[in-house]
Formats: sequence, C-alpha cells, structure tokens
Amino acid sequence: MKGLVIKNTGSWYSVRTDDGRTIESKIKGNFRLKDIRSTNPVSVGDRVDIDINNEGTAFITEIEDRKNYIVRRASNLSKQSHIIAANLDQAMLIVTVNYPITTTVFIDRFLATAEAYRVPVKLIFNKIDRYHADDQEYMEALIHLYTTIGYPCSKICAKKEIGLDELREELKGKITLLSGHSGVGKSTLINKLLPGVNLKTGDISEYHNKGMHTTTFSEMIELPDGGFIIDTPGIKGFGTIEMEDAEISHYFPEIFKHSDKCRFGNCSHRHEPGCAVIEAVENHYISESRYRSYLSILTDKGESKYREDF
Ligand SMILES: Nc1nc2c(ncn2[C@@H]2O[C@H](COP(=O)(O)OP(=O)(O)OP(=O)(O)O)[C@@H](O)[C@H]2O)c(=O)[nH]1
Ligand SMILES: [Zn+2]
Repeated sequence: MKGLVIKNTGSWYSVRTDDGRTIESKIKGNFRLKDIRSTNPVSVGDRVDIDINNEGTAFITEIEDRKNYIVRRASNLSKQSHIIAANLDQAMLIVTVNYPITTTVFIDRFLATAEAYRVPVKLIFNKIDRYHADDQEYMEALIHLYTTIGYPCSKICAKKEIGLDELREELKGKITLLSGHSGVGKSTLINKLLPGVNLKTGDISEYHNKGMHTTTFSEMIELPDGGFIIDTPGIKGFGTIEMEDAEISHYFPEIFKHSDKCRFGNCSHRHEPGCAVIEAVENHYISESRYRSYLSILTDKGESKYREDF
C-alpha cells in the first residue's frame, strides 16, 4: 500500500494511504539516503510503501525518491541534518510592508534559500486593509519587482478574508510550507483556512506542540479541500542551508543571468572590473535592494546571524 507520511512522533509515523486511511507505521529495515547524513530517515512529506499487519499498524518498507527536502542541523555541534519535510510543492512567504515591516533582505534570503532547495515560492502580501497610500505604493513596487524576477505575488487580508478563495485554490492538493515573520498574520490566516479548528491567534505553535516531548515531532496540517500546510514550530523558514560563495549568485535569478557577461569567470560581483552585475545595478536592470541582499548573504555567510534567520 502506498501513502504519504503526514506526522512523525518519535519512532511512529502516521501514513495517509492512497485509499484514505491513516495508518500508524514504523520503519522496517535500515534506510540510508544517498546524499545526506540525516538523523531521521523518513520525514513528513515522504511517499512510502507500507505493509499493514493484523493489528492495523504497519511497517514502512520503501521510501520514494524525494523531489526536494528541507533540513536543519540536528544540533549545533553535529554535522548531521534533520529533515524537516520532503516533497514540497511550494513555499509561501507571508509579507507585510508595515505592521510589522518585512525587510527586503528577509524576503530575499528566503527566496534564495528556496532556490537552493528548488522549492517554488510565492509572496503573499497580508494586511492590505491597514495600508495607507505610502505603504500601498511601496507594496505595489515590491510586487512589480518580484513578479518581474519570476516570483508570483498576491494580496490578501486574512482578517477580512479578502483574497482567500484564490489562495485556497492554490493550496488545494499541494504540500505548502507557510512562512513569515512573527506578527504578519500567519495564525490568523491558518485559522481562516481551517474552519472549525479555531486556534486562538498566537496559539498556533502551542497547537503544534502537543506531544512535543519527542524532539522529532513534526506534522503537516491537512486542509479541508485536500493539501497540506507545513508550519514547523521553531523553524522560521527553511532551516539551515550551506551556500558556497560562488553559489549564492545562482540563487538570485536576475543576478545569475547578468553574471554571464562578467569579465572574470569567478567574479564575486563586489568590486571586480568589468563586472556585468554591478553595471546592471547601475543601469537599474537589477534592483539595488536585491543586490544589497546578495551582498548581505555573502558577508554574513558563515556567521551565526544568517543561520538564526532561517
Ligand atoms: N489589519 C489586519 N490585521 C491583521 C491581519 N491579519 C492578522 N492581523 C493581526 O496581526 C496580529 C498578528 O497576527 P497573528 O496571526 O498572531 O500573526 P503571526 O504571524 O501568527 O504571529 P506569531 O503568532 O507571532 O507567529 C494580530 O493582532 C492579528 O489580528 C489583516 O489581514 N489585517
Ligand atoms: Zn560580476
């Protein structure tokens, strides 16, 4: 029987089978993944094969290849990773241009990390009911910028349920990582998407923390129309990802595009003569804010500041 891992508590995995049952399962055999040293061989989002036994529980016998997965370091000292979730169809970053401000550096770091993980991202601008003319103008400028680069954007008001039907449509049948600064309205939004659950605003992590006595607890929230949201407690975004200096520009699509024409193949786009990226920034083909974010990742990389952000 094939199914989807939707929850993990300790050594038990809840598997939603393709015929609609939820079967508590354990791992059988010794799973080793080729390219990752991870503390958990199976994670939420994994597609698995299970053998159901007489008691109605099952053994996981096979894991399908993942199209992507997100990780965090198992602990500060360890080189091992913990897989937070696998097979994400998309990530949505909830952004507020005010109340509170989401900085472009925060947005761009999230986008670059998503590129590194090969997870498509959409930006959701929330609290549109609160914005005055200046905020609105800034929001439209950001939407123009990010849409041009290739990141779809939409505007919602979680509180008054504006724009939520379109959002529900986009979440249907998919595994979506939902992320955002504290205070952008993530709990409010999840509440509206899950009628009947009635989480108090600010309580979402408490809800997830039920059974938090195991450190490997992880769960996807099932949506009424099908599809799942991942909102892992304690993980602001994507967990940790290591980026090599030379790689970073690959995760800024428009910078990468221009870097073809740099004089030096190993150009860092900081100060080199004949740098096509710097020229494109000067000529406004690349936005200054994006370039600043690129530089900030380059500068902070390796420092804890960057790791804490995600
Ligand atoms: N005006 C307005 N306020 C909103 C909207 N969405 C959420 N809020 C308010 O913003 C505040 C923060 O909302 P939360 O849903 O708790 O935000 P959160 O992102 O879950 O924040 P944490 O719980 O800290 O992670 C609350 O006072 C909400 O009522 C919106 O669309 N418009
Ligand atoms: Zn360059």
